[in-house]
Amino acid sequence: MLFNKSLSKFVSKFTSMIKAENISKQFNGLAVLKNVSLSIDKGEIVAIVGASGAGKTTLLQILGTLDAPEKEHHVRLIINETDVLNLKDQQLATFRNKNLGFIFQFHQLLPEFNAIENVCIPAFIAGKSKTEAEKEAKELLDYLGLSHRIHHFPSELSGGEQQRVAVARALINKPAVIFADEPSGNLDTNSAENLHELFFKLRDNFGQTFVIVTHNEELADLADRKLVMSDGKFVI
Ligand SMILES: Nc1ncnc2c1ncn2[C@@H]1O[C@H](COP(=O)(O)OP(=O)(O)OP(=O)(O)O)[C@@H](O)[C@H]1O
Repeated sequence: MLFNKSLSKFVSKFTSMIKAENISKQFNGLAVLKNVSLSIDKGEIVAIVGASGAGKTTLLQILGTLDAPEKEHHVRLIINETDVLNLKDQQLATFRNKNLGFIFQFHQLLPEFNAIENVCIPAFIAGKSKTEAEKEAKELLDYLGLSHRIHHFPSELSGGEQQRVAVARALINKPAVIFADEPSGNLDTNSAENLHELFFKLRDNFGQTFVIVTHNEELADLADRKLVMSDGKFVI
């Protein structure tokens, strides 16, 4: 079984997966995020759009616990019922590995490892055995239409194939939330459309929540909700 069926059981349109309150961030004294709050439901696909420099990536990094917000009085970030701002570094790393998946524009596959090995890495970090990790990685790569490519190295794969390997790597620990930053920014139109379809298929089949920063208008329009950022705040 690729994904635990019980995951879908927890998916409810009206249950919060991410609740962020009063998120601010400064770089060199300049306010990049200005008291941002948002709530995202389980199984929701949210697109964050806006002009370059609006603060989208900074917000995604904070929601994904890869960066910390300013320590202001009312700041709060609850993900999958966990108050992540109160976790210690090691607890946070474990939480991230178990609950969150990341897909970036430049998929950052490790060039010296083949497709299946790249996908297995987060599973090894989570403590899975080699046999278990490889079985799950193979299932995922099959699901993503890459069964004929599992032993290929990144340099032997097309951009779209590399991005699908990165998606498999993001999914292997069955994360509740996938954070994607310009996931299709580097892909041709056809591969981008396939990747977008895949996001919806995963959500429909496994109930994952997606938070996607994108300049791709088609993807933003397909999302359940489109949030527009400007100058460190949401405008819609
Ligand atoms: N680590 C950093 N140090 C200093 N300034 C930063 C840092 N990260 C981001 N910034 C600045 O914060 C602002 C917001 O950047 P961010 O990458 O969040 O914007 P964005 O909306 O994602 O832009 P783009 O669409 O171009 O990716 C920009 O002015 C950027 O230069």
